[in-house]
Amino acid sequence: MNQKLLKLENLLRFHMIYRQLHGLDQRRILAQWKHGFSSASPGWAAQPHAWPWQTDVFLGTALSQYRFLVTKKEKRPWKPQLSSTKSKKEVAVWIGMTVEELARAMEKDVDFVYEGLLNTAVDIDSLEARSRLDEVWIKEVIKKAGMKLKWSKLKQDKVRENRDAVRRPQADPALLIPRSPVVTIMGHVDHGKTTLLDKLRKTQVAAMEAGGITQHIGAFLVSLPSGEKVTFLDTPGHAAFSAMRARGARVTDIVVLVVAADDGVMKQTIESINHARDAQVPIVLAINKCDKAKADPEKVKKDLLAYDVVCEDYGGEVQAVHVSALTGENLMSLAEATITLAEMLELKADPSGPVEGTVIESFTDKGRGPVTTAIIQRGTLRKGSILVAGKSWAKVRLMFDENGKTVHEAYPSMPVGIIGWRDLPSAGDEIIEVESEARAREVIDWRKFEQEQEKSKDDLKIIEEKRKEHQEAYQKVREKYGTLLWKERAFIKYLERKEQKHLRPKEKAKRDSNVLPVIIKGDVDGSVEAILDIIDTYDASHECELELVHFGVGDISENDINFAETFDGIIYGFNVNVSNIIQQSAAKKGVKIKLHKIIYRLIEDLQGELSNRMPSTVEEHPVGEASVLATFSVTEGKRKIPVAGCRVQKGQLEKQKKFKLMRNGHVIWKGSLTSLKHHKDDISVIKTGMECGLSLDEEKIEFKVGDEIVCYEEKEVLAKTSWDPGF
Ligand SMILES: Nc1nc2c(ncn2[C@@H]2O[C@H](COP(=O)(O)OP(=O)(O)OP(=O)(O)O)[C@@H](O)[C@H]2O)c(=O)[nH]1
Repeated sequence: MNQKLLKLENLLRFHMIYRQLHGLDQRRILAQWKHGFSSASPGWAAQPHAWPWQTDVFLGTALSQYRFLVTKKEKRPWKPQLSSTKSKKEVAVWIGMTVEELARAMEKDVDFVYEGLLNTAVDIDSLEARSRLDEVWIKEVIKKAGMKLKWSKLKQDKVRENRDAVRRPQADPALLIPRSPVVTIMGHVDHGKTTLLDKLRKTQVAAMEAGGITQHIGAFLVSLPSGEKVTFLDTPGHAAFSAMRARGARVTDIVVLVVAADDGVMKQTIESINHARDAQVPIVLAINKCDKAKADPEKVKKDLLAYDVVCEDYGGEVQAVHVSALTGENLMSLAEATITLAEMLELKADPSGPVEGTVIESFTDKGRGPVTTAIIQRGTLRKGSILVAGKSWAKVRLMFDENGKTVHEAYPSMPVGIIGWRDLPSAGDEIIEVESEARAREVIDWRKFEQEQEKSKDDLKIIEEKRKEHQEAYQKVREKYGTLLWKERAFIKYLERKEQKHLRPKEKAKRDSNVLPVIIKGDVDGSVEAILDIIDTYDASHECELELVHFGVGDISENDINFAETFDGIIYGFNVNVSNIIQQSAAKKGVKIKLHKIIYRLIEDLQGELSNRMPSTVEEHPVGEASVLATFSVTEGKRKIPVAGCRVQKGQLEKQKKFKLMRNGHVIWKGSLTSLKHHKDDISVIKTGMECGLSLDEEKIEFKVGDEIVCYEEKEVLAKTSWDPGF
């Protein structure tokens, strides 16, 4: 028996070497050893197909013999745990658990989990202890282990409580007071939207006589002689509408549809109608350019019937006002028409309680930091209010109107500039007032956490897809070696690996095709966004594809390293740190981490990496030129070798270098010389003005007087990306 064991031990050692050659590490073989042979053997260890290579039959047989010996010795017949449903161990699991979490939950070590995933679509070699497992693989491991799965309550406990801030439920009707309408001007290009807005704004400035400097804050108020007010949104109609609608925000109460009376209904007129209809916002029709001789307002109204925009003249509800944005004619009637419609709509809001609103525009002002324009929709905004919007919060330091005048209170429907934001929210973000700075931080924390969660779900999907791809490639390789004996297979793979190792990075990149996968990590949202914005300008995919596989805020993590390893990518960190452990892990996995503190340096570095992944080109540098003065041939044995008698016109001819033969400007041969002689002497170099005889390595070429012989050398020119990020 001892002898038998010795033999088996040798076999196992053999097996380990073989596995190492196949990239499977020893610890997994040890795990197979451990689980396969211990009394607590999981069910799958007994299945012959649990071995990754079917050709290991003799080894499998030997091991099963050994297993037999062990069980016999221990007098405990091996029984798959699957058979006893009653005694099945219950394992609490949750979605997205990692390999080590699953192992811990099963009270096993990580190798046990790896083993359970052998012979599945999972690429075990790219699976780390911290890699997340898909639901299907968690189930697979548990099933194979003969254990029972229980979706964990733990998971629910672990789920963070939703701490978001949301709009309040509908207000008590008793609290509602009328508010002015918020109007967006839309219409076809050149039909006069900007002119109309300008004129309306100017009317206002003139009316106020305040002489304040008009500021573009994305919206402005127009006061009518009756004292009523209309808020006009001043951002480009379509863009504002799309941004708002994408975020589900509804700011606009009325759309003023501008149609030029001379041009009539056009493509974007129809698009505007559709936008308004989708958002269920009623229309007031401004038939513009009525001052023009060719103006035909009636035709406009008639044409609009086809799009279900029925004006009052035609028995419908749409008010049509004939205006001229250029002369200002009838603009007040247009404003009044919006008021009439607003009255019909019974626009009301509750001016009490915490503020709710929407960001219309946001920008960073050099002196004042992040600034937003908002339309207040509920409550009254005051200095000192704490607001959240998107992933930013503000303690309102200052509010101002479109004339740059400080305002102390902003009511529903009022456009107002707000200063005091920590970061820049986006257009369309909902503004919610919260009770304290602590609460604002909590909301922002929650929103960032939620976004991270969403992102890791997406990441998980991508990793799984990549794993599948790898697995398929792995299967193909298996097929390729399928007919070989394992020893031959091991040797070939060993040679391939060796070759791979010796490839210089540039050559390797060539082989991996021109793709540069990158992972971007930054200290704050803003910096990541800025880098991504620059990356968005990338337009040289034809040279090298730039693949953004992952990005996020925070220090470089193991997850980033895993991504970089899976995709063979580079990690770029902006103002972030890398712990020693992560650095070691990156070094072990051959992952490049590049840290920067200046964005343009980071981009320069990225340009360099892109260039590195592009194949280099070869340039010819002439060394000398000679012209053919005479042709003859020499006989060597039975062969007749053509020889050219030349004079060197420029530089020198060097026999060891490359040559080409030019005739009438065309290259007719490229190669090297078989002989270069001066008189009867063999020479290696011949200089300008001297005569020589030469023959080529291609004997079929016949020289002609007047041909040119060019001696040149090839120089490798490193490629440079054509991507110009614009700075
Ligand atoms: N005669 C006349 N010309 C006008 C009137 N309104 C605008 N225009 C002219 O029409 C041209 C286009 O006007 P804009 O206000 O730029 O038109 P828009 O719809 O804002 O155009 P985009 O911004 O390109 O979509 C300009 O040359 C204006 O001076 C008007 O009432 N009468």
